[in-house]
Amino acid sequence: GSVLTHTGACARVASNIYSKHRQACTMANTIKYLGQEEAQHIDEELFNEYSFSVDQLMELAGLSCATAVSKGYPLQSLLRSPPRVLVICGPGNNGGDGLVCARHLKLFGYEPSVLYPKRPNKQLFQNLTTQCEKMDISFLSEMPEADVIDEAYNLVVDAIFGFSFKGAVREPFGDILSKLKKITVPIASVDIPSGWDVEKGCPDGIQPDMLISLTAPKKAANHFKGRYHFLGGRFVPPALEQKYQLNLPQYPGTDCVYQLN
Ligand SMILES: [K+]
Repeated sequence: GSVLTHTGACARVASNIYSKHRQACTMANTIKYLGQEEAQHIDEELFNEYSFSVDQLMELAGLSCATAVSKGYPLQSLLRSPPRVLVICGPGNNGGDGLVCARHLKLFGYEPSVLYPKRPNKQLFQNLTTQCEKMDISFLSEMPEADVIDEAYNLVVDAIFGFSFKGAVREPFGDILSKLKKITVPIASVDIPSGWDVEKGCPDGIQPDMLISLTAPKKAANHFKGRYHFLGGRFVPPALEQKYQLNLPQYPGTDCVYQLN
């Protein structure tokens, strides 16, 4: 009995020291903000070296986004009833995160509608779309005008472009982003505010109220001026975190998001 108790105490002391050490490290070395290429390398490594599938990480990323939204904009705080949310999905994996986010928002009691104008011809995205449809999430046929969005929705989830965005915005996303610049309801951006340069940001671009950085923030996050910055995508193996010296903060308990500010 006493041996076991002693072992338990040692383990507690050790874990205490470890967590103090971690806190100190996190404070001393601040969280790393990634460049575009580095973000893409980590992404490739997660799939090729660590054998994750896109579906797996997308599910965790999208769940993080829905969780962050529910923390920043709790159901009971919303000004418009029913609790409608517009989720705008782009043509790549950022859009896939948006579809997963919409599904979880529905499970959390929100009423998401999805705008998904450019759908890739891949099984993964078709599956995510079917999952949403089967949960009575409506798909809009066109982008509503800014005043309609302000009247009908509580917020917009921007899942248009992530860390692979490059160059001048191509249609129909130019029109969509120019409408998003006019709305007054908050925008929650998944990984990168869409239309922003992944490293340099975009002073005259959309100005989201929330940013959910996935895996680790990208350099553009230095220019984020909104109220809520969350870190999500709690799936980074420690060896990968160390290799890229990400200095990720310790997520609280079992939470899938960490509030950076
Ligand atoms: K985005």
